[in-house]
Amino acid sequence: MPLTAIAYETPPHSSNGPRIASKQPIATLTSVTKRYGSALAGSLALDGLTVALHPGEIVALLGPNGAGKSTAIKLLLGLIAPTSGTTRVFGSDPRQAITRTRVGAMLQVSRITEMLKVREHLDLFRSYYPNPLPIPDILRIAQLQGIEERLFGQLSGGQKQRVLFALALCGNPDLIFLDEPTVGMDIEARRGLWAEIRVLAALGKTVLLTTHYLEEADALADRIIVINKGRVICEGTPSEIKRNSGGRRIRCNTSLSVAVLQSLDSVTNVEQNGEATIVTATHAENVVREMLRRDETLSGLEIASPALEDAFLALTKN
Ligand SMILES: Nc1ncnc2c1ncn2[C@@H]1O[C@H](COP(=O)(O)OP(=O)(O)OP(=O)(O)O)[C@@H](O)[C@H]1O
Repeated sequence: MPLTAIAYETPPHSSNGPRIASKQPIATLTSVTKRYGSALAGSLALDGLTVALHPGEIVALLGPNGAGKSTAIKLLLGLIAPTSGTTRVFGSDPRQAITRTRVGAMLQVSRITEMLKVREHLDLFRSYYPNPLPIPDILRIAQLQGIEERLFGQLSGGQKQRVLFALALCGNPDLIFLDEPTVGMDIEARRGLWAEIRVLAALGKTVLLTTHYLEEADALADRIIVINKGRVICEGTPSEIKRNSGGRRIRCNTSLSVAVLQSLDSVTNVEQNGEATIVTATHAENVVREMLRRDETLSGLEIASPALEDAFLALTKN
């Protein structure tokens, strides 16, 4: 169900509660299982998923198609109930209206009427919330200045995405879910929205985003949670994820033989590329130290982390 439908059908009624101390998670899924359909024939979308979101952090939920990302967001939005396990948002069950005043969402399928002006959509959404964000703030954060009097239907794809982003901000939420927020945007527009998302985090908001653009997770997220088949595969900062999933690449010119390099602790691969030797290792520093000790002529040393894309493929290949 699109966010717009949530907002139109069940406008929230209660006022914002006190902010929760910063070390406490503000949203959690604990050992959550979600099965669609019957126990025998249905599909298991989440299989004991545990996730916690803390104030002010940007978390990227990554996973291949069908991993369970949208299901996790729908559970946190209270749109569906878990089959087992617990979901909590601001200390309450997210299916209770009380949490909705503090939550905003931009979902993949959002249908809003093309016949209203941008400003009219913003006014409508703001009217659902007790403490909405002032219009100038919304226009500034979502970079909508100058197009607020245009009909939604007359906007470009990227501008429509920014309006949907703006609608997710209308209630001045503390927790924002962005499901594939930059899909269909060109790289310049995408970078613009990244900057806007960073502004939200700087204001102390928590952002959970899903994305298929790994560059986006790398550029934006404080923490990445990789899920596959409804389970957490790996969790950490972008650089931790890259480091832990196959190691770093050491490139150099060395007289050491491939056989010697392969025998070193933590080396997972050795390749010869013209004059250069490329060694992949999970503990690159130890390997470099050992190589320098054994080869005084070693030169042209470079150490690189794998791209997040390589790490992601390695993590989710099974
Ligand atoms: N309403 C539904 N009824 C039945 N099965 C569903 C339903 N929604 C999702 N599923 C199944 O649950 C699993 C997880 O789906 P989900 O949409 O959460 O994955 P996702 O990681 O968001 O995928 P994508 O990246 O393709 O959007 C998939 O196998 C999917 O087919």
